[in-house]
This record gives sequence, C-alpha cells and structure tokens, in this order.
Amino acid sequence: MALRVCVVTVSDRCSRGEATDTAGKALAGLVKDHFGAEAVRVERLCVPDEVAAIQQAVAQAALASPITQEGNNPKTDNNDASAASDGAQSVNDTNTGGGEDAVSRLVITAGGTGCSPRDVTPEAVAPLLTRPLPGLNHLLSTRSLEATPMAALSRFTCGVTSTGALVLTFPGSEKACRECFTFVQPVLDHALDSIADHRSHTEAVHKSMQQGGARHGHHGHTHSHTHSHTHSHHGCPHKKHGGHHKHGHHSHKHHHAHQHHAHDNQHDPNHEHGTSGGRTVADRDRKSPWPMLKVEEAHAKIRAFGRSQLQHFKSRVETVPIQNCLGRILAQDVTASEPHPRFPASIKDGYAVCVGDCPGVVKVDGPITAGDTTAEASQLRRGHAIRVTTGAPVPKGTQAVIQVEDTELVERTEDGSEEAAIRVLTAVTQGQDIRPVGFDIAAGEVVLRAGDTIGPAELGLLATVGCMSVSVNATPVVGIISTGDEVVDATTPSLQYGQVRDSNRTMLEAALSRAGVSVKDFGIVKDTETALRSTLATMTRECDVIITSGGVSMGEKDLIKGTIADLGGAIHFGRVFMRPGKPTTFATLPRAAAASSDRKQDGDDHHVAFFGLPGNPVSCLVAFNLFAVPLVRLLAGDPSPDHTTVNVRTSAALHFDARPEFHRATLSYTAPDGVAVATSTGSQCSSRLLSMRSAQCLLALPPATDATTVISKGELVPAILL
Ligand SMILES: Nc1nc2c(c(=O)[nH]1)N[C@H]1C(S)=C(S)[C@@H](COP(=O)(O)OP(=O)(O)OC[C@H]3O[C@@H](n4cnc5c(N)ncnc54)[C@H](O)[C@@H]3O)O[C@H]1N2
Ligand code: MOO
Repeated sequence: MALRVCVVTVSDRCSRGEATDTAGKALAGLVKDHFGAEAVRVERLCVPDEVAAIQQAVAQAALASPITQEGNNPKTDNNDASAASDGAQSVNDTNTGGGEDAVSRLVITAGGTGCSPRDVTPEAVAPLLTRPLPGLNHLLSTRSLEATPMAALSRFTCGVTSTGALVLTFPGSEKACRECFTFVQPVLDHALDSIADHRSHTEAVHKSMQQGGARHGHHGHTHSHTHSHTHSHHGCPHKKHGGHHKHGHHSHKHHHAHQHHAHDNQHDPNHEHGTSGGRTVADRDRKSPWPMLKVEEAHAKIRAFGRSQLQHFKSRVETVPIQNCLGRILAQDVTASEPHPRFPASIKDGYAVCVGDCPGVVKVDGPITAGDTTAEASQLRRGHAIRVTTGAPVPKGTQAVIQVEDTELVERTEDGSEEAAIRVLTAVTQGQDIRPVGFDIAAGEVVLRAGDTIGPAELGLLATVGCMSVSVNATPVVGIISTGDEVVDATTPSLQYGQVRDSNRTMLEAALSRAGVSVKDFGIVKDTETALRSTLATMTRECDVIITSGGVSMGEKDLIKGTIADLGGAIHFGRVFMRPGKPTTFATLPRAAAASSDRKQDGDDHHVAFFGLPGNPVSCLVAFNLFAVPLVRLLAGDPSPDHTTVNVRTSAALHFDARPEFHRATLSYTAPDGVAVATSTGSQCSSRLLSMRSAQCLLALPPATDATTVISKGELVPAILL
C-alpha cells in the first residue's frame, strides 16, 4: 500500500478560486519526488483561513474522521486537477469517506502560519497534536531565518496526532514551502519511521494477520520485510503505522480486510476475547501506549477544545422565564429601566424632620407607612415631624429621618394613643437615614452582565427590576453511560456473583443536574464493540458532551478508546499522571447531524467532547469534577469555569503517592487563624466511594520523591473546592 500524504493549502483566496494554489502543487511534487511516485499517494485539499475548516481538513486526513455529511468537506482543489491527483488516487477520493487506508501518515499544511488575524493554522493544528515536535519547529525556524528575517513571524506548529500522523505546518508561499520541505527532508523518513516504530510492531501484526487472515479466508502469510500498515482508526499510538521507505511499500489488504471485518462482525472471535482491531489478548500491549499527561497539560487540551467551540455555543441562546434559569449563564446584560427606590425612602422607623428643628420639640403628624401610595402628596412643615416606617416614602420637604430611639415622647393626642409632640434628642445631618431615588439601582444601570451565573441574588435582582424572562446561553447537552458487563442498574434488588450496582450514572446525573445542565441518560452498555459503537454513535448525534465510565484501562474488555477512534474521534489524551483517574481519556468526535434539518453548515466547527472516565467510582467522580465540569461550564458560557483552589492546613500528616494525588478531605473552619483545616476521608482507594462521602475538597498532593514522601500536620496544601 502506498504511503498516503495530504497537502492542505490554507488560503482564503485559493479556496474561493481567486488564486492558483501553486504552493500545494509544488509540495505535492516534492513529496512525490522524495518518496517515489509509485510509493506515495498525494491528496490535496484547499481550505479557507478558518480554524474549523483547517482542523477538519487535517483531522480528516490524519485522524480518520469519516466524512459523513454533504457540504461538510473541505474543498478539494480542482484548480489543477492533474496536479491534485498525484499518485493513484484522484482528488475526489477525499470525498469517499475513507476506504481502507483513509488516513494520511504525513499531512503538510501550507499557509496561515503568520501573525495576521486571519493566520490561524497553529490554533487549528495545535489541539490535534498529542505530541508536539518543537525540534522540527526550531529546525524550520532557524533554517528559514537564514533565508529571510520574515521567518521570525512564522509560527511553525509541527507534531504527531493521536493516530500517528506527522503534521508539518509550512508558510503559504511556494518558495517558503519548497525551502521548508528541503529543510525537513533529512529527518523526514526517520521521523515517520520513529512514529511508526514498525520494528516492534511488525511481529504483532504478522501474528494477527496469520490468525485473523486465515480465519477470514485471507491468505495467511509471513513477511520478513517492512510493511506499511494502518491501524490508526483505533486511535491508539501503540497501533502504529508500519515503516515506509522510499522504496519497498507493500500493500496488505489482508490485514485491513481483517480489521474491518473484525469491526463489522460482532461474532468475530477477537471480539469475544475482547480485543480490538483484530489482535488477540495475547498480543495486547503490555505497557500502556498512552503517554501520561500532567494534569495541567490535560486541562490545557480540554480548554483549547472548549474555546474552539465557544462560537458555536454563543449562537445558541434561549429566552427562559426567570423561574427556570437558576444556575444558567446570562447571554446579555440586564439594565434597570427605572431607579430603585423610585421614591426617597426612609431607612429607619422614626420621623421625617427638618435639620433646623433638631434637636428640639416638634409636633408629630402622619403616619406614612411603607407601601403608602398616597405619600407623594404629603408635605413636611417646619416645626413638625411626620412619623415614618422603614421603607416608607418620606414626604416632600424632608431633610432627614431621626430614628425613634433618638426621641422622647412630649405629648399624647387627646385619646392618648398617639404622639402629638416629641423631642428630638440629637442633631441630624442633611439626608440622614434617607435612601434617595435610585440609591440602590440607578435608572439605566446595568444590574447583570452577560456571563454572570444566575444564582439566588441574581434572580432577586431580576425580580427587582421586573425582568421576568432573560436570554441565557443554551447549556450543552451531556450524554452519560456506564459501561461494563458487571454493571447492573442500581434498582437491581439482588446481585449475582460478580455484579456491581451502577453508582457512576447516578453520581454523574446528580452532579450535572446540579450544574443546570441537560443530561441524557443512555443507560448501561455492555463491553462489546458493537454495543459501544452503536450507543456512542447515537450519542454523537444527540449530545455536545459524552461522558462514559469504565473500559479505559488495560483490560481485554477495555474497548472505549478503540471504539472512539473507530467512530472517527481524535483522542487527545488517554492517561493522566494523577491518582485517582489515571486512565482518564479525552477525545473529540465530529458532531453527526441528528436530522436533515440539523445539517452542518460549511465551516461549522461543532465537535462533540468525549470523556472516558475510569470505572472506579471515585476515579470517575474525581476525574469528572476535575476535567468535565470546567468544560461543561465553559460551553455553558461561564467566563471563569475553573475550580476555586485555596490553601488549607492538614489536620494530620499525609503520605504521598507515586502519582500526584487528589486526596479527599473535609474542611473545618475552627482554627484561630481562620485557615481551614482539612481532614482526610480515610483510605483513598479508588474503588472506595466512602472516601468521597462528605468530601468538600480535593487536596492536591504532589507525587512522592526520594526527598519528600510526606506532608506534616499543620502544613499548608492547596485544596480544590468541590
Ligand atoms: N493492568 C492495569 N490495570 C489497571 C490499570 C493499569 O494501569 N494497568 N489502571 C487501574 C486504574 S488506575 C483504574 S482507575 C482502573 C480503571 O479501569 P477502567 O476505567 O477500565 O474501569 P473498569 O475496569 O471498567 O472498572 C474498574 C472498576 O470499577 C467498577 N465499576 C465500573 N463501572 C462502575 C459503575 N458504573 N458503578 C460502580 N462500579 C463500577 C468495576 O466493576 C471495576 O471494579 O483500572 C485499573 N486497572
Ligand atoms: O487512577 Mo486509578 O483511578 O488509581 O484507581
């Protein structure tokens, strides 16, 4: 099978057909020359300078995103069809939705690397790279600088995608592309080989071909030479591509046919053994192929994705009655149309007085009590006081209010029940204890801003200004499933041996509902590729965020990652250096249209976020809180979606784990210095949900080192508030 390379030209003008894509053509020629015309299939795409379009083109080429929708494909460059159809494949192959070898091993983008506002190639490509290659950027940068100082403005963003495709980002000019290709040429073969790591993989592939191929009626065969294999639809870095060389590419349809058969047939023996992609359990990885990201790196990837989706969500605004908008994020400012209070109001129960009469004896009129709508007509005269209550409109001529405590009775009315005269005991100042018109809220004042979370106080403000419905951001639709053959519904009265009740869905449902998010519950899904693929495919049509638990670790029934890759998802990370939650997986999937009316528009960048949380209940909930909550909040329009972290003191010594640990603790605020004291919830085993019970925070403990293995009682430690 020929090496597949995709050249993506990023240019508004070329994509509109206003300019000829000479850079793309030149690169296609250079690629062919380098690898040999027979050994390479070069595709060319041309997209405008838009993050969505670029990302989709690169993902399509490198991440095996299947093309499912009309009008959803990057424009293939037909300006020069002969140039575009280098190699065996015509340009239109990009519209076929893939085929057996639909993934490019090498993707070169041309254009959009500069620093003008339209130059967004780095922003588009960076989130797709699971392994950035700064060395290549450096090489391109330093060599380009020898040619022109302008190269200082090029933002090279090279790296490897989760499926093992090498992505190179070149500037847009033909000259720069030619130069850059020459610069990377010396390392290109080695880079592709290293990424493929074919030597270690060839054996496993042979084994799998011999077993699987024969079973499916293909020729079992042995090879002693290098192959070109494509496993990338599994999205696993361990399922690496075979090496390729300038000469010696071989087609292994058997292997591919076997793999596809395996995916399409739920009775495939490999499925029964729970292996993915035609490998038997004996051939499975003995080390996780997934690099362990630091927690901060994982956050950064999620954040970058979230931000790339914001535009899409911002356009999904809805008007909601205030009774239903608790927890929602306002989409627009709310302004008071009138002042509050609308009248000068007394702050105290007492008397409206004139400054010049105090201290002294005054006659008492009134009363005016709160809610007296006739008070506007009242007038205070010198030498008089008018009895008022808190919140009552004060009469015209009032200069101050004196509280009842600062007066004494001088004379009663005839019937003895009311005050006829009082003595004001103190001097008063102008305006004392009066809220003038607009004191609390001025007319025209913005009382709530877009981005504010609507809590009780915000609802109170809306009520104050008489705003009965507001425009809020639509919340992302979050779909949840639990996976696992052993997991049964929580309503199951008696468990069979080996079964556990599903705690994860209940927890996720509650946490999401509390955050004001619409949750779609897709139930419990068995550990088979067919079941997972079909449920996840449905969820991809109906949800903005998918959250699963279970099936992400090393077990033979841990099928989540492979299924995501099968569905065209890009796995951004598959492990995080943390405890609990190590196998937490984050991927993005192209959003499938639910109905014809829901067709994607050109440039629609709407992707579905996927969180594969570990099955252990604690790992599930901790990873959910740390990773999914900030994304869901961000998508719901919260401008500060991250957790609050405060320093707290430990109530006892805590021993560090080999991984950074998110240690569950309760907080008490009784210490004299006011700093909260954290008490561990006990054994921190990931299966022990009691360690989450009443937990108010996650203490962010560093990993143990040779030098430090413990934090003493009374020391400060950062706590993420739950
Ligand atoms: N060989 C290795 N094994 C494991 C590793 C590893 O690195 N190498 N990692 C361990 C870690 S850390 C975790 S965390 C778990 C996570 O594994 P999975 O996400 O694949 O989860 P499962 O295997 O499906 O389940 C783990 C555990 O949780 C129970 N479970 C699952 N779903 C639910 C649910 N909805 N409600 C209640 N309990 C659930 C399940 O029965 C298992 O006991 O992997 C380690 N293994
Ligand atoms: O990371 Mo796992 O969540 O330790 O048990």
